[in-house]
Amino acid sequence: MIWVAVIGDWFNLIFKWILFGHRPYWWVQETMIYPNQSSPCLEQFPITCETGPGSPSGHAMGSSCVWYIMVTAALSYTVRWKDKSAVTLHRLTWSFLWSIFWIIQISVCISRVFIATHFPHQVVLGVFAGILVAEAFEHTPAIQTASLRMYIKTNLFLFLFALGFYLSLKLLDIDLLWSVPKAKKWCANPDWINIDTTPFAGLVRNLGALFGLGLGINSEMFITSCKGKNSCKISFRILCIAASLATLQLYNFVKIPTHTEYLFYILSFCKSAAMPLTVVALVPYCVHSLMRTTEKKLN
Ligand SMILES: O=P(O)(O)OC[C@H]1O[C@@H](O)[C@H](O)[C@@H](O)[C@@H]1O
Repeated sequence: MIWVAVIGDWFNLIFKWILFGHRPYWWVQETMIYPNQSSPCLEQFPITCETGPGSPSGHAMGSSCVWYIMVTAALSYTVRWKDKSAVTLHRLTWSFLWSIFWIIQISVCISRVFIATHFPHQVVLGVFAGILVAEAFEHTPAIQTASLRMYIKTNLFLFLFALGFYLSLKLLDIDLLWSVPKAKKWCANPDWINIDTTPFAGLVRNLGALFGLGLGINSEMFITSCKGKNSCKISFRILCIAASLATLQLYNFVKIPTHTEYLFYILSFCKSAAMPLTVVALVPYCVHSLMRTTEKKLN
């Protein structure tokens, strides 16, 4: 899921840079198609003022690729059921999960359009692009066994390609950050402009998440806990889920200073790397050690 989310978001950035899509909340103020200043008044909200280009929608793309992976993964279990009643159950599960999938996608799309941050075609494009990325990953089993080296190489490629693309176009006098001044100019409230939403902030977050995942999966802590004998126990899994959810809430309290851009990027990378590392390695290892100590005491 993290691979799909990261690569999907990276493609979203590249598509946004190629497509130069406007967002309704600034477009409506700049377009000449409404005569005599009769342009409609679009209400803005605290989450309207996204600073990147608008096409395709990153929220729609991220949501569709991640949910697609979850639904297809869940359905791959029910496909294995063989007897007759299981076939009916599989069909019911199939209809239920895909209905949920589309309800979520439609809700995301409507909300992005409602807050005036996207045109309808941008969210539709986002949903289908997300499904395509997820489908491509279904046929890439190599990510399941990727080594740390592979994670680092992928990270470097994603970073250098995006930076190279940005710098090459800058040489041609095309500024890919053209949308940031527009957002600043037309946002109804300057406090709603969030550095988190700039194209490079998203890139750094994704690189951090992938790097943290690679470190976690290739760490001793992960191997001892998640590949050990406890890993199949339902109690181990439930404890890991509960502890991970609680720990992730704590990360919400870590606020990164935004006054210095470079420091923001570095800290944002570290925070994004720490989150998967915590969930994949640290929490399972602590739960594993706790269970082992308890077992020893009981024996
Ligand atoms: O294009 P949307 O739906 O407004 O989404 C914007 C978001 O897109 C994501 O891809 C970026 O990682 C975020 O930083 C950004 O805020």
